[in-house]
Amino acid sequence: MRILVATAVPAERDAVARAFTAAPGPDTYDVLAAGVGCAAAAAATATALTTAALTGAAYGLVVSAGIGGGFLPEAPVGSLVIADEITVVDLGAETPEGFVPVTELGFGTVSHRPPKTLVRDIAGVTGARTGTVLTVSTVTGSAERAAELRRSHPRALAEAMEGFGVAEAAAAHGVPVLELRGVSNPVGPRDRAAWRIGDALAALTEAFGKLAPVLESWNPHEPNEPHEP
Ligand SMILES: O=C(O)c1cccc(C(=O)CC[C@H]2O[C@@H](n3cnc4c(=O)[nH]cnc43)[C@H](O)[C@@H]2O)c1
Repeated sequence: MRILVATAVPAERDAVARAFTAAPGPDTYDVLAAGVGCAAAAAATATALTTAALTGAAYGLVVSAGIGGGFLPEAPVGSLVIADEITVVDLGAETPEGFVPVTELGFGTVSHRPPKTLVRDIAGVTGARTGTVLTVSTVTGSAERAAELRRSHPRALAEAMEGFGVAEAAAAHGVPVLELRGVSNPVGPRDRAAWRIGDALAALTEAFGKLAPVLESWNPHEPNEPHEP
């Protein structure tokens, strides 16, 4: 199977690629530094998927991967999170009654669900925590915003800036999607100097190094079971 991994920046791309030089498997990976943010991620992922399809070498799986913020205490710095739901947080309208997602306005989608059995099996081999990964346009920088996000998304374990864009591109091509994040910082008051990017990238490399047997035994045609609410 051909697998497309979309990261934001070259350091994340290289961390993922290191796993395949250490432990090559039967699958073929293309790892892309697609840019920071949902729009860049969607554009680059869609371009790669279209190019591959047109050249008769379509991808069977897309993975959004990189570092991310973790909600404490469930996702501490250095831990790994796999999304069973990829949710964009601010696609909607502000109303007198509060934020209303586009889906309640009759448009589009705000969440994508990765294949349930694949998520379960990857969590099993990597030790990743499983939950919602939020896609934000603005990195959370206060305890108040972190608490607000947890109130509106109680299953959220992490936030990052690209997952939903990658998932939208994958969905447009009918290709399943995953999101894997190495946690570099807690979601909360901004302290950029304290981000542990090296630890998060190392968690990512280690995780990708363990994926081969799980992906080999995964049946991509298996219907996706509904997740628990
Ligand atoms: O400076 C570096 O060496 C470096 C290496 C790898 C990645 C970076 C980034 O700054 C990537 C930005 C990327 O990180 C995600 N991210 C990380 N923490 C958060 C967060 O708390 N909230 C939202 N996003 C986060 C995000 O996906 C960005 O694309 C630097």
